[in-house]
Amino acid sequence: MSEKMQAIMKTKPAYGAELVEVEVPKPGPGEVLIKVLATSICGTDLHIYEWNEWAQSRIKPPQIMGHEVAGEVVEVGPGVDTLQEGDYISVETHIVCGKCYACKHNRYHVCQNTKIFGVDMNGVFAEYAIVPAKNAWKNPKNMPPEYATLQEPLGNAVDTVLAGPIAGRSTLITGAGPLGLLGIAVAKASGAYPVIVSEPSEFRRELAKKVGADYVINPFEEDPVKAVMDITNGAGVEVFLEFSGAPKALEQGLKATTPGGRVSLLGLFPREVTVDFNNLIIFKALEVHGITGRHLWETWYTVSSLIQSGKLNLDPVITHKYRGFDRFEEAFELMRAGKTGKVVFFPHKG
Ligand SMILES: NC(=O)C1=CN([C@@H]2O[C@H](COP(=O)(O)OP(=O)(O)OC[C@H]3O[C@@H](n4cnc5c(N)ncnc54)[C@H](O)[C@@H]3O)[C@@H](O)[C@H]2O)C=CC1
Ligand SMILES: CC(=O)[C@H](N)C(=O)O
Ligand SMILES: [Zn+2]
Ligand SMILES: [Zn+2]
Repeated sequence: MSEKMQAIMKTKPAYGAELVEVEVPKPGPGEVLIKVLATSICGTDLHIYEWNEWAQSRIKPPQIMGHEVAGEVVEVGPGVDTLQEGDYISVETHIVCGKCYACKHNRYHVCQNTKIFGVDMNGVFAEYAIVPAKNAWKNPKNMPPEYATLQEPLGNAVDTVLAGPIAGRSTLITGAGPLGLLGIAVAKASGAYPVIVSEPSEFRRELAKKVGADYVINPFEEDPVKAVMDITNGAGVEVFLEFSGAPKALEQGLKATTPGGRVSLLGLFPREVTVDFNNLIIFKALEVHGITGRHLWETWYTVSSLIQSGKLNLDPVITHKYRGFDRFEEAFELMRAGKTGKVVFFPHKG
């Protein structure tokens, strides 16, 4: 007998999504079925919801949205010997080939054939979801689902913040959206000081302070470079972490970084950006990192340990919690308006 479940589905190639009732799927070979305990909205889900150019080129409706998740394995498909019923898991969203040049060099985070869970296939904004077993990450039973679902984006933040030494280092974070806020939490837990955050939204500057930022700056009202120089007695910051994707923030951050400092770039720019390489990077001997995805699986161990240490201040980052999906449109619109940190759904109402 088949069972039904609720799911947020991208039903049409247009703005928005629909709450639909569909059959609970059966896991195929190499797959497990999970009961979704918590699932959170990523900026990528927002792009799919808005149906921007990238989404139009990549998503094939009808498709269940969502990829950040914590869930319990309720059925195991044929050939799966790494998981069993009752396991409590999250999911690495990058499904890598294991065969390409990058994979053969253990650089799975830049696999040339990466498929993305919840982007290139059905995802987890549903009461139950199919997960490829090889991408499951087992959680300790006592980790709250609302934290466990954040591990995937936390992995982006961890790889950005911990791409070089951070303890005791002055740090500038540009952009306090959901990822920048997670970055602040990781930087503070890792001993960065002072953590200076540049963010135009007052709501998000307040969140940044709650997460632990030592100084917050509105870059639309004061010059972040001057503010950083004042705070650091003219030295500039040792570490610049870019989480906004704003070209102006990149320029300001490079100017505010001390010569010989470290720059880690996660934010994605809307277009090509022009940078004065000679004066802002080469003659300053900056160490510059591009950050993408998560190192498999080192980053997951770090994220899990940081959460279990109790040192990550995640509660202020989670601004909205919804039981069930009934109000999903409100959640997406609030996020679009920049009036949220992380938004978490608990699909089962009981
Ligand atoms: N490299 C990767 O693997 C990944 C990159 N990303 C990118 O990371 C970035 C952050 O993601 P979210 O927090 O979800 O995005 P978001 O768009 O919610 O946050 C960006 C924040 O930057 C702020 N901002 C805008 N102009 C600014 C300026 N001039 N100076 C300082 N802050 C400014 C905005 O007010 C906003 O709060 C995005 O660009 C996203 O596309 C996201 C996931 C993975
Ligand atoms: C595409 C995504 O949103 C994903 N979180 C990622 O890390 O690539
Ligand atoms: Zn994502
Ligand atoms: Zn590969």
